[in-house]
Amino acid sequence: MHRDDGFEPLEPFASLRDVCSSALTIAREGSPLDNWMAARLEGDALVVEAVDAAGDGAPRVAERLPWRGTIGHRMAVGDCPYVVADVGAVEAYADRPCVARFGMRAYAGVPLVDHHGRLFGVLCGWSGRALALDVAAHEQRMVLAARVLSTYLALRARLDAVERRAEQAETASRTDPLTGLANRRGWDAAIEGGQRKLVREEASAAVVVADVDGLKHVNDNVGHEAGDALLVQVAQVLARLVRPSDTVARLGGDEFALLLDGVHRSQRNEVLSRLREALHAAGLQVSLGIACAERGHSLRRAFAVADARMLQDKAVRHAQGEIPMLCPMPTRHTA
Ligand SMILES: Nc1nc2c(ncn2[C@@H]2O[C@H](COP(=O)(O)OP(=O)(O)OP(=O)(O)O)[C@@H](O)[C@H]2O)c(=O)[nH]1
Repeated sequence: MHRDDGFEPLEPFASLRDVCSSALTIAREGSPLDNWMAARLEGDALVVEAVDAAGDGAPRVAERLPWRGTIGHRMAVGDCPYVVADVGAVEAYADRPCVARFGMRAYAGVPLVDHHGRLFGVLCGWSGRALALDVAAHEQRMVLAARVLSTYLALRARLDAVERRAEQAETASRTDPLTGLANRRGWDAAIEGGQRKLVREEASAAVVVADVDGLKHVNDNVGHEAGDALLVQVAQVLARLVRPSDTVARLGGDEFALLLDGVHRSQRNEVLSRLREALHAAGLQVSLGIACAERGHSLRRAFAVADARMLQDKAVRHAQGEIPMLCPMPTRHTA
């Protein structure tokens, strides 16, 4: 956005590569060294993140250099100088493969350390000629550039952790802890998403309401744990029957609901039979109701109709004496 006073809003760094490039700019300011690189450690490799180099033979961005063959390795693990006029004159550096490969003579480097004090990478500059470098000025700029990088890393790590925690809390707030299915809040979000899809596309969807029969009977006669196990079993059977784009939720107590994407009115009975058979095969007694919605219809209305049909189904089963006599009756364990 352009501003009249001439100040543009500051753009934050978009990536590690971005901040590495800026760190190089700080480090090379006023330096006669004409090749600069920032790289991060990944296992045994030093992965190049940013390069500002005069010569053709310089490392390329994303290139993986063998960490143990670099001056940076010696600098980071040994007590070796950050700034040297000629690496050929420093025993610890002279035999490093990178010296020959990149034709290094004058060198200035600094280890990069993350906010936990762990070695993270290296920022360095070099020249093909030996040079009398201003050691203090180089060290000052290199350390400043390294601090910019580690501050970015610290903030990034903290932000990542905050975002991860927020995501976990969001997922938890939409999940039923007993069954791992969506809870009422997750269901409401699914219905809203499904409604938008119905409006947007020539789509249809079905809502199924499922209510376990005789859960109170199981709780009272076999125990609450058996009741919980029954709910988990129902959840597993229902979840097994749907596609990844569908939603299965436990709305509370013994009531479940399914949002089935792309199911048309003509498929309603077939879907319901499939559910009934699977639940019956697992020895589970559940009352079911189904309703469909197409473009222009309300999914909430379909939900209400499915709920009313489930209650009808339950009333019929009660009237026929099927509940709770046919519900699964696990035997109580006496230790
Ligand atoms: N074990 C267990 N029971 C629960 C849970 N949530 C609710 N309940 C109990 O489930 C029972 C549900 O009772 P009802 O709504 O009468 O349902 P029902 O016993 O299945 O009777 P019908 O639906 O008429 O067949 C109540 O006693 C609740 O306390 C839960 O998470 N675990």
